[in-house]
Amino acid sequence: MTDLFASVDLPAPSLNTTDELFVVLQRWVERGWLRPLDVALVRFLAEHAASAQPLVLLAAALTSHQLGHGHVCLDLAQTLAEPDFALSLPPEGEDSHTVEILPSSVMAEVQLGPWLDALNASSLVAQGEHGPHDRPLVLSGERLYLRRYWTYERAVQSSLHKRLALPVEVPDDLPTRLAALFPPTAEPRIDWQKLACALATRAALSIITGGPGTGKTTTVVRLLALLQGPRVAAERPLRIRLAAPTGKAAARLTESIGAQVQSLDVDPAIKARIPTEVTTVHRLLGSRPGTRHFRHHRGNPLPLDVLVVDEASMIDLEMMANLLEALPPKARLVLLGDKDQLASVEAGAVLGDLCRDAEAGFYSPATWAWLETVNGERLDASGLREGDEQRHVLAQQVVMLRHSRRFAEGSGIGELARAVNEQRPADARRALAHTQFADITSCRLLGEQDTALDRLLVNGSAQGRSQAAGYRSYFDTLQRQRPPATTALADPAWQHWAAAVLSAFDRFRILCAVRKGPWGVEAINQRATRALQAAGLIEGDHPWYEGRPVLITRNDYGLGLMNGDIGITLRLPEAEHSERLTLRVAFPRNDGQGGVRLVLPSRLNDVETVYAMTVHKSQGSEFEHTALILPDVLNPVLTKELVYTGITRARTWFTLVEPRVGVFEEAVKRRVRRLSGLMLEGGQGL
Ligand SMILES: Nc1ncnc2c1ncn2[C@@H]1O[C@H](COP(=O)(O)OP(=O)(O)OP(=O)(O)O)[C@@H](O)[C@H]1O
Repeated sequence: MTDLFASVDLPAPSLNTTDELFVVLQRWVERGWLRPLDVALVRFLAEHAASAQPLVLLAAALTSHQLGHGHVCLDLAQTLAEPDFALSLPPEGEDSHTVEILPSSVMAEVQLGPWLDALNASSLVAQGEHGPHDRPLVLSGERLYLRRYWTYERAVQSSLHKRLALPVEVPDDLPTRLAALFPPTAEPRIDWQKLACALATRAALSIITGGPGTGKTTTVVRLLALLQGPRVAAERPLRIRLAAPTGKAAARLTESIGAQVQSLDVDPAIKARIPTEVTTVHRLLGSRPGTRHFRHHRGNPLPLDVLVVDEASMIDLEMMANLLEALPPKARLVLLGDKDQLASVEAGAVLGDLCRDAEAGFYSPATWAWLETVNGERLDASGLREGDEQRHVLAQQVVMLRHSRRFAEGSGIGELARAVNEQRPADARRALAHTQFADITSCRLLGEQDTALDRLLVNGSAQGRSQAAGYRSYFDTLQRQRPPATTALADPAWQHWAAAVLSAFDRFRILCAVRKGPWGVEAINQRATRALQAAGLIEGDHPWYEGRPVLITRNDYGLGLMNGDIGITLRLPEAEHSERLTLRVAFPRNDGQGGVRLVLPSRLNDVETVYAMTVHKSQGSEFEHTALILPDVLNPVLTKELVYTGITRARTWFTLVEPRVGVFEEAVKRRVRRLSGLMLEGGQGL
């Protein structure tokens, strides 16, 4: 990339004319900060409104830029208050002093009032609900949207309102049914799961949020049994579907829901009517390759009565709008997820927005009394705050589960995750240093050449072999469990072996905060490859080799592989009854049965090696041992949500890899603030 900003003699940027604005925008594109798409949009707008002021076009460019960072709108006041921070600058892998024309200098003279006046006067901008409805930009208060996202946000908000107002059947004997499904425990604390289940019965929309292992799946299985009971008795069983945003998340839920339904103590006829198969949201809606449209929509709604969506934090605004549109008006929707995790890569943090009041509860006196009656327990000691039915409409249908069974007392991962989530960096550091917690550790690196990182990648620990797995572990499975070369290709032994290698690969993963720079995904992938070559686990230096793990980076509808799918390259018989072996990539079918499909490497177009992956991409997955490597300089992506999401991907062991001390603490102090108007419109919330 040409280093246009390296020159200190650049003229001071000015925005007097559209041409001058385009010079600045073009520089930002060359710098990799604005996307070419952002500038193309602005050019398009400028062509259609020749008199458009540079300030209006700049706002459009920044709004489009914000979408690339997950924000559905541009908050003008916040942008002016802190331009570089609000716009997530500098870009990944760059120091702020290397970028000379930052928005802070371009916008130094811009003031909110004139900016709003220019937007309000522009023929490109509509005023919120008042329209005109054919303008490409929409101004709502001090938030500017591209029309498409404004429309999604309105559609989601209005659909949620309607669903909340919909009367639903609540069994008369709800307290008895609840008591049977949630028997009293010896523990004196509030049974949040029972509370969540109760609330979910009384409206067509409910949201259950909670950290890992807090019982979201357990609760929803009991809820489904509760809803299905009277319907099975009346021989009108509910049509229930389960979905998750990614294949991996769907496979994980399929596994855990299957076990939960098995252990459910209810009539087998009811059990038989609780599905255990989980599909992806895309598949459920019927994605149509190459378009944004789905087979199911308002005119062809999904044939179901209850839809449960897990890992809802990964659902972006557009997908939520599509999902709600395809739901039959009377169907129940139950969203499950961890509101504290990073939001989707795409624009919108829908679950986070909908769970704004989840900690406090804000249950109205009516909800409070209803819950006490049906649950048979007082909520005085719950720590919940009382709310107002009008101001907190949605809050009446949201429950936060607060007690993790996975990370119980004494778990270092649990302690660390809590401290990070509550932004207590000193406590997080103490937990990492505490020898009492054998499941968490910090690995400090002394520069880029420190071989401790290579040992960690290969063996799972910088100190030598440890119980915590490194990448050696799946190479061991690959070599030890390989069927004899004479085994016929049709023999299930090959499938079992491939499934075992895929599962062993999930024993360890290194997660990066960024893609670029020495501590980003790209460099760490190369580093892992070299370390595994040096350890004799990878043969030769061909791009395709046995054991190479690959990530699909773009949906391939022809092959049925989705962005985010991971496969491992294995050597298998070339053809039936052939003893010649050839490389194929094994991908899990995510069918809950351990099925595997094999694809020739030459058929894969958009793939990359995936020893390391970003925390974003790791959402919906869990690994026995997770190592999180932070970069050595602060960057806008480093926030407590990112660190929390990284830590909670670990089931048994967690290692924090720190090239520079202090970055972890700074990251924990910062929060993601995804901008949106969901729940805010009209100042009344939902
Ligand atoms: N009320 C309960 N009584 C006994 N065991 C429970 C209860 N609730 C949850 N568990 C156990 O705790 C573990 C985690 O529960 P569950 O899988 O429902 O949590 P989750 O929030 O869905 O987790 P994840 O974040 O992994 O999706 C499971 O082994 C489950 O059997």
